[in-house]
Amino acid sequence: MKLAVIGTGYVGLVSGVCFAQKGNEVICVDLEQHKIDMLNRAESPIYEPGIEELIALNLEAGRLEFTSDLADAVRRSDIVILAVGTPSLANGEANLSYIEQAAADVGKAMNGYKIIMTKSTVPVGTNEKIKDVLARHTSLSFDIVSAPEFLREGSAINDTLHPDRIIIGLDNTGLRETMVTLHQVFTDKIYVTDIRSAEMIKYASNAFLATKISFINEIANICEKVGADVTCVADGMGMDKRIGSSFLQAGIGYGGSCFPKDTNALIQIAGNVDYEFKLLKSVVEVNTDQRFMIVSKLRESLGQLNGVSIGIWGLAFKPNTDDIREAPALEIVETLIQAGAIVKLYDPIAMDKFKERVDHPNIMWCSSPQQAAEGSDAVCLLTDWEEFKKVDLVQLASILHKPVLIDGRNVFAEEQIQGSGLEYYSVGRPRMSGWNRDKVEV
Ligand SMILES: NC(=O)C1=CN([C@@H]2O[C@H](COP(=O)(O)OP(=O)(O)OC[C@H]3O[C@@H](n4cnc5c(N)ncnc54)[C@H](O)[C@@H]3O)[C@@H](O)[C@H]2O)C=CC1
Ligand SMILES: O=C(O)[C@H]1O[C@H](OP(=O)(O)OP(=O)(O)OC[C@H]2O[C@@H](n3ccc(=O)[nH]c3=O)[C@H](O)[C@@H]2O)[C@H](O)[C@@H](O)[C@@H]1O
Repeated sequence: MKLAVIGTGYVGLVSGVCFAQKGNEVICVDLEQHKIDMLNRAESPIYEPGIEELIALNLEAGRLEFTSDLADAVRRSDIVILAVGTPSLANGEANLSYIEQAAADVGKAMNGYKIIMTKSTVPVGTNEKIKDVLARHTSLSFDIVSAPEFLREGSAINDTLHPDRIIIGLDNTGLRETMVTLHQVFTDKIYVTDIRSAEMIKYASNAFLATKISFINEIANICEKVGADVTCVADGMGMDKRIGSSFLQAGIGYGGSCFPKDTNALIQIAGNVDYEFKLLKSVVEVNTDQRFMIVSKLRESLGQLNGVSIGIWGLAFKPNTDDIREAPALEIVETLIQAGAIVKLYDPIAMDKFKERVDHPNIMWCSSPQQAAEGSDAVCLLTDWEEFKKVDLVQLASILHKPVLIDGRNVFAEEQIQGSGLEYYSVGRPRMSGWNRDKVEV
């Protein structure tokens, strides 16, 4: 089939490339000409393992094109996929201006019947608004489909080529076969429903995963006080199939372009119909507090933070991405600077994006984990990059001014810490040096 994909962010680019990989003719469109120029050179504007190889392969095979000419792409396609951003407004609601603009542009360009498929995450009822916008700009016939996206950054290609399920929301059941045929190259687990339910499945899924994370983080906070180990608790809980072991990794909380945005949007969606989503509000509150646990542990170990120097390992909101949107590192670094600390920052790939957002004389940009640690009073690990897991901890203790390691992602095991000479703090696990179980009050 001939597809036009509007927007070359994570979702548009990865799904466009994967549809091409499965034999469709795909034209990816973006307003930003510099992104199109890069993509035409098989260079990706986003960091995603494996994406450039797939772009090159499909460009060469003639199945994939990149252009800023939306009208031409729409005219040459049967299906138009909307994959533009839906960021948060100041009140938490989703900003629909990009998707409405894209729908208007598509409507103006139409030259015959098209299927318009929304992959952007949009509040319940938005596809009906998209239908209205299209109808204002064209008298030609079209159908709308909701096809929410569930890929994760860092594993986006595998998630797209091998998804757990695909959700399709339709109001014209005559489209069912076409949609199933288009998507069954990825999986047979295709759930077809109405449009409003499909829109809600996306928000409910992200909100549920965020709830799991805040739940385990609160369990971790209690574990610290009662002398239990949250990693063992999560393992034991996860063995129950009804609970499942994923998304039970305690740490400094979730970040990224989606969980923070989508939890707040769902709270607003509920509020708009006079329903207070109390549980989700607490999930958000717990997550906001959790990142400051790093700062509390630094104060516990070092006392006041004015004038101390802190190495920061990891700025991206998770490994295998350079995305720093809503990364816990942003607020942690800002808080440390406000407290008068010197911060020595290192991330394998997110440094440039962080530099665009944060600048201060107290920041030192480092080119290795060791440089960030050398002479520092503590190191804080904020992103669980593989590179950090391989660091020699004995050597780390020897180059630090004070041998303090605060592990915000529970990356290191007890046996690695033993004998390292480090004073080690993690999340929801017993302190691995200076820990005295006799003092625990249960
Ligand atoms: N980032 C992720 O991992 C996931 C994102 N989503 C959802 O997918 C949507 C897109 O997210 P991202 O890919 O992260 O977006 P993004 O914000 O990174 O990229 C959107 C792209 O669309 C382009 N654009 C905006 N308006 C346009 C127009 N009228 N014509 C052509 N191009 C236009 C922008 O220039 C930009 O390159 C959002 O609703 C998001 O919530 C869903 C699942 C995963
Ligand atoms: O709607 C979206 O955009 C996407 O949001 C998330 O994907 P993503 O944000 O890329 O990353 P995740 O792997 O889900 O991690 C999100 C955050 O939660 C944190 N996390 C994750 C899992 C865990 O057990 N503990 C934990 O703290 C991560 O460190 C990260 O900061 C969802 O997992 C995707 O299914 C969804 O499509």
